[in-house]
Amino acid sequence: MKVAYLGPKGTFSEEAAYRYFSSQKPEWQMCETIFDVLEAVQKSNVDKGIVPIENTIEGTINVTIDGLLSQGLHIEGELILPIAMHLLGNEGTRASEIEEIWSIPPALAQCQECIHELNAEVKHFNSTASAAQAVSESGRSDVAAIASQWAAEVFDLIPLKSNIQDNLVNHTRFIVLTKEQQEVEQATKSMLVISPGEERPGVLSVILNVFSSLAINLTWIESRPTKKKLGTYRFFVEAELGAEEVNMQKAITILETLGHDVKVLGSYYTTKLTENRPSGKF
Ligand SMILES: O=C(O)C(=O)C[C@]1(C(=O)O)C=C[C@@H](O)C=C1
Repeated sequence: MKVAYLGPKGTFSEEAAYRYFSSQKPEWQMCETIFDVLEAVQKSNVDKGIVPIENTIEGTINVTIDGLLSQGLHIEGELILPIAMHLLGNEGTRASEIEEIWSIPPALAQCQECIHELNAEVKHFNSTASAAQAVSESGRSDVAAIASQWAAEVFDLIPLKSNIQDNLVNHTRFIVLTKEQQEVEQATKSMLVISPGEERPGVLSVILNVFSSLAINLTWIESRPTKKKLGTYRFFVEAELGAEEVNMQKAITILETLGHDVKVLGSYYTTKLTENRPSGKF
């Protein structure tokens, strides 16, 4: 089995991938961007991919949910990973002299207070680890990266400040993607994307009522523009019930009868990790 994740070595995605697939010993493929991971699955260059979808502080990773649809992918699993961010610099760097902080946008967004305090500019990279690599290769002492403890070790950087995320209790939810829909036994969750049949007042409340009337608990809801006409949206809904369960099947039938388009993106269960293993001993 071949699995793609966001590289280079030292990303949080790498920790998520190693720990989710730890017992299966897959062949790994590192990709440069999150979208490249989705595309590798879509093109069947790999069997599975693992990508971040939501963070406690920053919320939804839009490139993931938009790409899920545009690439026609399915979800077969979920992993929740605790995230600790560190400010990493070359030896001799002093935090007070940092002019620029480099990282992937969701990581920068998780550390707004620290960035503000240091009054630094930000520069966007494709991952926390690619930013750490660039800082290391630059040899500069006026730049720093926001990345993991593992990235500090990989790229020989010094932690200048630790645990700099705005909220100490910080998690990122990763999803495991496949090209074809997989049957997951004992699934406890499912994700649907609902495209309303027509634009009319209260359409979202009608959709949500279908779930509440069947006592289905929703764990996540996100609206994304259809990208076709301003003000038109589709809704991603994650429910605490497998897609094959009777009540979920009833909800889907009712929604379709009401004229909405419903697509099941996956049915899966959650693996929640409680601690980081910062030294790459995943
Ligand atoms: O850049 C990384 O290390 C990633 O794995 C990506 C990513 C993300 O985009 O959310 C994953 C987890 C953290 O929330 C920060 C960065």
